[in-house]
Amino acid sequence: MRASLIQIAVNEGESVVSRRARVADLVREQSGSDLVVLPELWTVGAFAYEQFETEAEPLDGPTYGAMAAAARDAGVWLHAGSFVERAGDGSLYNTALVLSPTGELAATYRKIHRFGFDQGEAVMMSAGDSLTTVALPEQTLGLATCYDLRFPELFRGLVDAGATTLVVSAGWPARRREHWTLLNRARAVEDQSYVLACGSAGSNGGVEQAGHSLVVDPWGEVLAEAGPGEEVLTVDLDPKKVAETREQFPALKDRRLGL
Ligand SMILES: NC(=O)CCC(=O)C(=O)O
Repeated sequence: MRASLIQIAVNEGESVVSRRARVADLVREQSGSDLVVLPELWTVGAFAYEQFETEAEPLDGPTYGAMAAAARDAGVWLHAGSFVERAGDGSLYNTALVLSPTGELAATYRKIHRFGFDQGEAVMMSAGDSLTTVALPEQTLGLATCYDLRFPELFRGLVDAGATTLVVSAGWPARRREHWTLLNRARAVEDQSYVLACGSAGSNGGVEQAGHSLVVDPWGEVLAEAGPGEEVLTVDLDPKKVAETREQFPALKDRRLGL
C-alpha cells in the first residue's frame, strides 16, 4: 500500500483559484500511489481567518469538484485535506473530504476540536460531532484534523470503530513543531496504528507552518519525515503490520474502561 502525503506550501501571495489548480495537478502526478493525503485548509490557509467567510464553499463546491476529478484521473483514494464548508444554515465548518479512485465521495469529516480558544476558528466555525472512519480495501482510515491531535480519546474512539491507519491533516505552526512530532508518535504507539500526518509549509495569517509531515508505523518508528518546505512524501505501508503489532504486544486488550 503506497501512500503519498503532499505537504503544500500555503502562502498568502497565491490565490485560492491558482493553488486549487496547482494542487489538483500535484494529485494527478501521484498516480501509482494507492492513497494521497493533503493538509488542513490548504485552500485558504489554516490561520488566514479573514478569508474564511469569503472563501467558504458548499460541500459540492469548487474544491470538491477539482479534487474529485484529480482523484479519478490519478486513480487514487484521496484524503483531500479540509476546506471551509458553508452549511445550508450558513454556518461554517472545517470539513475534510475523502474521495474514491472513481471520484465518488467516500466520507466527510467536520473537525471536532476547533483551535483558537476564544478567537479565530474556535469562534468562526461550528464543531463537528461525529467520528469518521473510511474502509479502504486493505485498511480502515480514522480521520482527525490538526488540533484534534491533542485529544487522545478521539483516536481511541477511532480505533474502537475499526481504524488501523490514523490520518491527521493539519496546518500546524512551526513554533510548536516538537508537539507535532511527539504527539503523532504517541498516537501511533498508544493506538498501535499507522499515522499519516500531513501538514502544510509556507506562512499564512502571519503564522509560519511547521512542515515536517511524517509517517509513523504502529510501533512508533518514523518511516519518513518531510523537511520544512513543499514536498511529497511517499511511503510503502504493510497493512498486516497493524494486526501483527496488536497481536504481539496486546496492550489495547488491557484497557480498563469504566473506572
Ligand atoms: N489549525 C490547528 O488546529 C492548529 C493547532 C495548533 O496550533 C496546536 O494544537 O498547537
